[in-house]
Amino acid sequence: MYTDADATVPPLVLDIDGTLTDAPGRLDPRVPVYLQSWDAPIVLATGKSFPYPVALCHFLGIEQTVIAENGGVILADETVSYQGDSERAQAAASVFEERGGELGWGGFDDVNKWRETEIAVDLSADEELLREVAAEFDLTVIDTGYAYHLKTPGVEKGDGLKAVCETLELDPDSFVAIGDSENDVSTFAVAGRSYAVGNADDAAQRAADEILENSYFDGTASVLDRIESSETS
Ligand SMILES: O=C(O)COP(=O)(O)O
Ligand SMILES: [Mg+2]
Repeated sequence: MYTDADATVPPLVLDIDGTLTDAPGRLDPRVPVYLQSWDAPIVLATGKSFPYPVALCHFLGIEQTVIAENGGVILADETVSYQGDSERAQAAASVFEERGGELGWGGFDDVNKWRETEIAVDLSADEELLREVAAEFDLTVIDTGYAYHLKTPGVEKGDGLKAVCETLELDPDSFVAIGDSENDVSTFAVAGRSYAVGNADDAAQRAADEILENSYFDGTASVLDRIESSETS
């Protein structure tokens, strides 16, 4: 198993949308090059449902260590765990729709089809109505810049990172975190060092140790380049 003593570069906890992608959410073509050669554990921590980051790890050929659904689903060392009240989120989503709200994903809702602990709603939705219904169900709404997530309060990526670290016997403080939005604030609080890419929202910018000049993967790559050059210099 990887131990800190072997470290040449730090472990990474990386958000996906807005951090490894461009604005519309397309994976940056440099991601395989950077991640496949990174010589330390990588945790993908995303608001996407579980199959997306698992598939991304699979196709990158890296270890499947994943925090999905904003901390709702965690995979580390081949063990999956779940947090959050999915039935309550489902019930709230139904009420939201009954009152005229729309999830907004079209005929084939691949955003929620495999979602197990929360519900995601398109940013075109009626935010006021969504927040009103969420409050009635004691749920919270977070805005990642890619979707609204109707979720159980207190289920966050940062706790997912703590759980992953316990399973893998890693020190959260050894991690470098990179992200772009409100749902990365908890990760930034747990990791030893945190970076908000240039496109990050206000919450992520406030929470990060450093705001990067460059946006999207240009920002992420700038941190990885900097770490690698300081390790080799
Ligand atoms: O699914 C979203 O809404 C955002 O995903 P992310 O956490 O990877 O940025
Ligand atoms: Mg993001």
